Amino acid sequence: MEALHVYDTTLRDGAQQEGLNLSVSDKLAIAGLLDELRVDFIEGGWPGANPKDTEFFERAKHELTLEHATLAAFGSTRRAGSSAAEDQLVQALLEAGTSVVCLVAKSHVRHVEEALRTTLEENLEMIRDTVSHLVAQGRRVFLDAEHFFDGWHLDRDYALRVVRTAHEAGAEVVVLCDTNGGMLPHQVEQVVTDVIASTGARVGAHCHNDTGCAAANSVAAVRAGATHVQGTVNGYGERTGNADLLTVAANLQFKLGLDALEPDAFRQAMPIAHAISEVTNVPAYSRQPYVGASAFAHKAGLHASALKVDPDLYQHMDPSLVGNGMRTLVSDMAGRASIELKAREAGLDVASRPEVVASVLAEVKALELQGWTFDAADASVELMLRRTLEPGCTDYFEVESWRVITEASGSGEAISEATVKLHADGRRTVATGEGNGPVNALDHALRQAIAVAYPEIEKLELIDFKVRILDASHGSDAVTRVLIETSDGETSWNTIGVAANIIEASWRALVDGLVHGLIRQGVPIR
Ligand SMILES: CC(=O)SCCNC(=O)CCNC(=O)[C@H](O)C(C)(C)COP(=O)(O)OP(=O)(O)OC[C@H]1O[C@@H](n2cnc3c(N)ncnc32)[C@H](O)[C@@H]1OP(=O)(O)O
Ligand SMILES: CC(=O)C(=O)O
Repeated sequence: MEALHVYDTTLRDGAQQEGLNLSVSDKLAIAGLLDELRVDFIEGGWPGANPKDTEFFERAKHELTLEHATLAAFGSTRRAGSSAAEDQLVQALLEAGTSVVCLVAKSHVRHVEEALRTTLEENLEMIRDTVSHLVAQGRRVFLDAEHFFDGWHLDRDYALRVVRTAHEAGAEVVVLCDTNGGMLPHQVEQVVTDVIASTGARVGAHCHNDTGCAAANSVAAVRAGATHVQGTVNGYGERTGNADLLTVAANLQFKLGLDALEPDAFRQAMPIAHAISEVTNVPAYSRQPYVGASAFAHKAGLHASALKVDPDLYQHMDPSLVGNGMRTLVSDMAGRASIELKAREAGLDVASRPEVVASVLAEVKALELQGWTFDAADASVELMLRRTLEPGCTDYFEVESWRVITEASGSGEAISEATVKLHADGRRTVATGEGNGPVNALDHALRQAIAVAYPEIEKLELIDFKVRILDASHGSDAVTRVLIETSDGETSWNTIGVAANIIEASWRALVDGLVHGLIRQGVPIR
């Protein structure tokens, strides 16, 4: 059997996602990350279709050094009624200078007659001419047979003639595309099996996720004999996206025992998927299989009690194999085991302190009833554990008072000013801070006041602030929940505050965020 091809189309089909826009530099950065994943092929875009993709291939010649992957250029068969040698877009594919070209071609009779507005024979001639022209110029050619599964159901003979034509003209792989994404796994399996038996061509699969089955369809194709799978990192793509390449590769590797990616590369899967979402500016999806932040996070107390004995009992695999990790979430669904696991994650020993576990558990459950949500605020749980284990161990400073006022000018522009008075390291400090809102002003004032005794605070930064009104039916009397994310430039953590007053809720979350940052840095209480 041929070695499986893992073919990434993040830079071409992934970039067809609504709201996703990549600069040439972004594309080069993502190509480097894909190479670290050790995918076999990286489809860079469609040279000649737009200046950006043309420039990408030009810059790639000088700026992109791939250790493992092969760069591929994507384009279509020549226009009807011309010749491949004269077609400007086919010429642009050659000028891109890649060793691999992936051509898209029609394989569905209605698409040939109504979209391409040409004859079935001319479409086959376009495929034959374009593939053989590129092969004659020394290119390895893959052919994406668009709408193949729908086309096979409408006119099987014609769909198979497309595969044979491409194969005989020299295409190395004919990729069967579920372009409209409407297939289910058993249909993909049936069609792939038939194509391989009827044509002898090497077959690949390119699946879209419109039925939510793109990854399952890709796996079904491989089980039926496909030896080339296409997809995008994080499942980016037109409409509901493409097959998520890491889900597909991990399923093939860990569930079917096939060689998809190298084990060391798999161990980078989660950080690389997240690094790519930083470049695309599309937030990472926490429930993404294998690489999502929640993929191995456990909330229920019963799960935690079994996980404490053996993580295998509630996990389908070892998360470290894909660069992920197990996490315990503490909430009102927690039991003693959840608190014990959380303590273990924080490096705290509660084994001989059942009263601490019971007290934290009771406090979490009581506060959750009032609207606190600790599964989104790990750092607040850790502080609660520390305070219960060793009262006073988080008392870096003692707050005397704080206040904040917001003043609007005649033009309506509002500015806030906060004053914080606190005691630390034997000194009383009064600090003021301004901000474009009350929380921003409080953050500035608090930080200044703490910095007198703890200059280490300068490193910390508030990076996200989320507010939720908990019982909207109470109107302005409602309880407010504030979640704050604080960062030290390398990692980040979440803290929570709940109060009737939005500023008070924010203050609690802010203070805990900064105290947790000092603890993480190992700063002693002065
Ligand atoms: C299923 C997929 O996702 S395939 C990838 C699709 N990606 C894209 O379309 C993004 C890049 N596309 C583009 O920049 C432009 O559409 C271009 C440059 C390719 C073409 O632009 P234009 O020349 O203005 O044509 P337009 O986009 O309006 O129509 C596409 C033309 O290609 C023809 N065409 C479509 N598929 C094929 C094919 N497989 N082989 C040859 N011609 C094709 C269409 O019949 C149409 O021809 P027409 O101009 O004679 O009507
Ligand atoms: C080629 C391609 O992107 C598709 O058919 O979906």
